[in-house]
Amino acid sequence: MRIKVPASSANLGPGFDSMGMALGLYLTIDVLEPTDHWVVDHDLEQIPHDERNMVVRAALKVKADLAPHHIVVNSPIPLAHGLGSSSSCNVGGIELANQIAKLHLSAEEKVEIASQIEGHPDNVAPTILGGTVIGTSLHDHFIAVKAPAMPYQFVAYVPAYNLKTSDSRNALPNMIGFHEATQASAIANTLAAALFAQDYQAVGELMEADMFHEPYRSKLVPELAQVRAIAHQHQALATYLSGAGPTVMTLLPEDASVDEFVQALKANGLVDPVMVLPIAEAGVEVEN
Ligand SMILES: Nc1ncnc2c1ncn2[C@@H]1O[C@H](COP(=O)(O)OP(=O)(O)O)[C@@H](O)[C@H]1O
Ligand SMILES: N[C@@H](CCOP(=O)(O)O)C(=O)O
Repeated sequence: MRIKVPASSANLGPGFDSMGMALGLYLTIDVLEPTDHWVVDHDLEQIPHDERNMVVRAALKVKADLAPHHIVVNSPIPLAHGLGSSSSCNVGGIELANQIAKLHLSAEEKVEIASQIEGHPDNVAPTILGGTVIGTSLHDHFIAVKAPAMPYQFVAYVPAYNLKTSDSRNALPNMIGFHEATQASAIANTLAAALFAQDYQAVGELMEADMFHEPYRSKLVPELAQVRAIAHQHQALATYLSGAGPTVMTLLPEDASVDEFVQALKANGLVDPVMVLPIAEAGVEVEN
């Protein structure tokens, strides 16, 4: 059995902790024979190969007495880069428990569990449901709504350094003023409305107007302002900080030249890898 889990890009600017997209970059878990103890084969440095591995830890949170197996985990999702690598592990682990123990969890149940593990739903909801998802936890359950897919090329500029989500969240204030909060919330609400109305002129302006997290994280990720300025000269709809960073995501029109954009980045000293990532319309899947 193989479990296939998409990466994700969260926040979409003002949609802090509530908006996210599943991306066509996949972690896979191949489930092999039952064993006396958990064996996790992978090619990552400084990542555990036993029950301490994040995939297994998530599975054991679902079912503490889950029968150990030999599994092989492969993932091109860069760790601590704002593309939901931890979410792919947690969702993969939940599905692993679901399949081995035949729990028949619903998608909503998986989102509830994953949101509790992650602490925020904006990566795990699209990773489970697929597509572009806006949602929140309310009264101990999760409300999710899928938005229309945005007809753009999603171009990720992936700085070489790591930025753990926990460190990036530590840069955020504990409180913001009432007026600031209502303005930030109004921007996010209007972005959601524009996404459903497919009013992409409004989407572009609002996506770059976050007040919740980007103003505090921009000092950690100077590439955000640099890429955004260059993107504006290349027909981009918007540029935002993917998740907690450092990946910077730019939406280019479908007929725009990614190569010209990349060359412009390089000409300005931004020479780290670039990935063009399609939206994954399906979330976590199981192939037998
Ligand atoms: N393929 C993987 N296998 C095991 N653990 C992983 C894997 N990918 C990510 N992780 C765990 O998730 C952590 C990164 O999570 P986080 O800081 O939230 O960054 P991200 O933005 O990538 O989600 C890694 O330090 C590691 O502990
Ligand atoms: N809303 C979260 C999203 C974290 O995404 P990740 O891909 O960096 O794990 C945040 O902004 O902290």
